[in-house]
Amino acid sequence: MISVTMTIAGSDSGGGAGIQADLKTFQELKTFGTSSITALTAQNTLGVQDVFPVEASFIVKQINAILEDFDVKAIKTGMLFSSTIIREVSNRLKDTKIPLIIDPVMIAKGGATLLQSDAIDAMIQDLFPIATIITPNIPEAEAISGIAIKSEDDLQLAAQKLLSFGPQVVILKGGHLSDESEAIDRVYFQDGTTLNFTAKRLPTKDTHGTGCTFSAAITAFIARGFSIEDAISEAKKYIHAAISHGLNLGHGHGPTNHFAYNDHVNKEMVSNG
Ligand SMILES: Nc1ncnc2c1ncn2[C@@H]1O[C@H](COP(=O)(O)OP(=O)(O)OP(=O)(O)O)[C@@H](O)[C@H]1O
Ligand SMILES: Cc1ncc(COP(=O)(O)O)c(N)n1
Repeated sequence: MISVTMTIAGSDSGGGAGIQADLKTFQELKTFGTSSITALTAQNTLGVQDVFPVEASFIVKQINAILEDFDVKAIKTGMLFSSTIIREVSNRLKDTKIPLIIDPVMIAKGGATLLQSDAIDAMIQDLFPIATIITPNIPEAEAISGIAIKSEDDLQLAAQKLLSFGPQVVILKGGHLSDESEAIDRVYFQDGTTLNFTAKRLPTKDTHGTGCTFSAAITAFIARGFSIEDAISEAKKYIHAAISHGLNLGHGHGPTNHFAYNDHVNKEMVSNG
């Protein structure tokens, strides 16, 4: 039977990030995607024009509607916007035993605020302790850990600080520290294990929604029963293919190509049904 996935995130009217990127990823990865929308954004590849948050109680109503009806196998969160939303969402999810992937979205590529600055504490106190995986990029890891990351040692320190907030796994994405020619994601587990997932850094401006897509792909693979390590490895292939086969849409930071994984990487999955 098909696995059900859920995203709790903001809508991107331009279709490249947020809920839209998550649902496209869930679909391409053969899961049944559901969603609780936390905010509407008027947005395109050039930036975010405005944000209209949904009332926290209505976000929880959407989550209830999904959880009361479906056997959800994995959940991800994206743009959560405020401390009130984070608290209500955490409170609703804390007693479910469903794997939870947190993409701590803070600032859009164009610079717009997607998380109010006073909401970081709520994330640390309420959401991280119940998280299976958190997926900060370097600026997000710096803001959350309070550690400026300028070296490999700083990365380790920041990762340890983030692990101390309670998630089972921390993925520090990207990182421009060692070699500009590579996009390295560093993965830290509570037992001290660390893994690096490395891919060639692709020279493109069209990376709108890459973080959303990567975390949604991890969520889909976990929903389908992959181990955490295999889910990350396969999600890295999904996002790399999506960036490499860009669609050249819009006039700013364009979206990535969700068809690319099945068209170019995973031919067996398509031909085997
Ligand atoms: N130019 C690139 N070439 C190859 N891989 C990339 C490139 N940019 C990002 N990635 C990969 O995409 C994934 C998402 O990372 P990224 O750092 O873009 O997240 P993010 O900054 O949180 O994204 P977003 O701003 O969309 O939330 C990671 O696996 C990262 O290594
Ligand atoms: C609704 C929403 N969620 C997340 C992002 C982050 O994506 P990016 O950093 O690529 O702009 C976004 N722009 N909009």
